[in-house]
Amino acid sequence: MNETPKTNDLVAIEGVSKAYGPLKALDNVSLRLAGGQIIGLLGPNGSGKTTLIKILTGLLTDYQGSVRVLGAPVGPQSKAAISYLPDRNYFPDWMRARDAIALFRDFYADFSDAKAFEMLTRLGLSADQKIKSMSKGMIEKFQLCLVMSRAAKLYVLDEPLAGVDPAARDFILDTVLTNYSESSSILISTHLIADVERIFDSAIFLKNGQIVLHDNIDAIRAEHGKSLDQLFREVFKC
Ligand SMILES: Nc1ncnc2c1ncn2[C@@H]1O[C@H](COP(=O)(O)OP(=O)(O)OP(=O)(O)O)[C@@H](O)[C@H]1O
Repeated sequence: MNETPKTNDLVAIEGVSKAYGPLKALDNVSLRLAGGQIIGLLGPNGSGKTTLIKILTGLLTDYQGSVRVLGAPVGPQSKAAISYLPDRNYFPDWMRARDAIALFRDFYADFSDAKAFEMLTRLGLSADQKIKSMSKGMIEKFQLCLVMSRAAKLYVLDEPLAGVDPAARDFILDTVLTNYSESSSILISTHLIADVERIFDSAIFLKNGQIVLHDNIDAIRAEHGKSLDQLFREVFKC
């Protein structure tokens, strides 16, 4: 894990630890992510996935270790390069879908409102609906429209499908795949491994704040002779 940083690494995380009081949420994590990859960030509840994502996206700043995105520390430059889907809704009550789209257009230079409206239509959502009146799954779909309408270098999706019905999941994954450039990367944290593993190029298993596996999907399947979902159930059996 202590390789020399490569200049083409999209993300280089070195010896990152984060404690909440006596609890080590992340314990000396080192990790490199290349461009052009869809990476599954997997682990049981409380294993540190959201903590790692918050550090990468600049929401958590009090940690040990070093994080670089495109060679620079986390800051305005990395925030401009990362399009982040948080695991909760952050819109004020009065906002309609089109207001949020206008906000994103003003805020992010790489945002395409044409793309957002097109995706909204594809996902059966109305631009005039108040976000507050949307169901949980509808809000997730809408947030995904916003996040995938940026031309970012890295998309970080924290539990993007948790509230979406199983029939819509494939459709949404296809929407994700058709709306990102192949030179970008997507880091997806999810518990719905069986539904999502078909799009992963590589996977990371986090256990008690440590990385216990990080490999290419084909290598994992070849070495273990099972699907990622099966392997996860075995490694994290309660
Ligand atoms: N603000 C906080 N204060 C104290 N402890 C926290 C805080 N946020 C997270 N933790 C703890 O850190 C550990 C890792 O939490 P984290 O949210 O990163 O896990 P996770 O892998 O995303 O879990 P889940 O799959 O349930 O979303 C957990 O033990 C959690 O209780």
